Amino acid sequence: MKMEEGSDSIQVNGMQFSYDAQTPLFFDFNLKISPRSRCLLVGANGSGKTTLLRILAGKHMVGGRDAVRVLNFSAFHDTNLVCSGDLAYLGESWSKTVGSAGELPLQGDFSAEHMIFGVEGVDPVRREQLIELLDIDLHWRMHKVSDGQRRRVQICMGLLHPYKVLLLDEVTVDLDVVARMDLLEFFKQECEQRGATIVYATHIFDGLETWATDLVYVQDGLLKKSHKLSELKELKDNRNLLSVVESWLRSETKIEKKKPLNSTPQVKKSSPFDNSPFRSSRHMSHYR
Ligand SMILES: Nc1ncnc2c1ncn2[C@@H]1O[C@H](COP(=O)(O)OP(=O)(O)OP(=O)(O)O)[C@@H](O)[C@H]1O
Repeated sequence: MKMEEGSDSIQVNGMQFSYDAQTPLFFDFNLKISPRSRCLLVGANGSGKTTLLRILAGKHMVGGRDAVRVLNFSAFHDTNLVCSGDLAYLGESWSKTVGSAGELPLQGDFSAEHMIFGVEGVDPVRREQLIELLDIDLHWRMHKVSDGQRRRVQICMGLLHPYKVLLLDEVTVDLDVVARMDLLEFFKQECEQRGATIVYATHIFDGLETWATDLVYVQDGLLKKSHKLSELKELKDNRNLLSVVESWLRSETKIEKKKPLNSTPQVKKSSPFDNSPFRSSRHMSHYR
């Protein structure tokens, strides 16, 4: 099905996902992100940001073809989304040493040129633009470069195809300030000029007040807030993004601290999870 004019780039409808049979991370999760958005995805460590991005990238199967739709295709089932380059995901970094847990092994003594020019079907003008933007030396030997230099090559390769939706899982963490700011500016232009949509999970808020258009906050797999940045009351009161997000996360911690260690979660009579096979203490704790 083709995307209709004006429809959301990302639509998540009643999505459920769990890593194991007992504890759902997401239950009845809903989210809409419109075209041209630069959406920040924030939340505490372990709140579900990476998992959500991986689900949107079609890397985890969730039930039903309509549960997670990107550009009006099923993120998991319609493999053409990724193959066509319309959907790009930049997450895990490469490892210098082969086979470290959770990282993509980088095998062989390859140059940056070999890696970048190995990607097929690329517009050479875009490739040159990215090499320049990321200040990549094509002679770099990939097993000898620094973390930030390796990350630049990875980002370059991930952006070679002009995506329509880009999912970023804190990819700027290894970059120096200049590289990070230049890359953010490039992403902004991609949204404004080409109508791309970006979802960016991060803990670093420097320079993002004016960059982002939308803010999504998740806590323990629950969508706690989803706002246009321009409509966020706390920012209108002249507070910066860092202090706003910090206060949200600190209030999570306070609620957690108030819980007696041996308390049993109570569920309200009207809880939608009362009859759910996915009922769990994780979600029950939000219904006190
Ligand atoms: N492969 C896995 N198997 C089982 N549980 C997992 C797996 N990956 C993540 N989890 C759990 O899922 C929850 C969400 O993890 P996730 O990595 O999505 O959080 P996050 O918000 O990205 O955290 P961070 O800010 O630390 O990167 C955590 O409780 C985590 O322990």
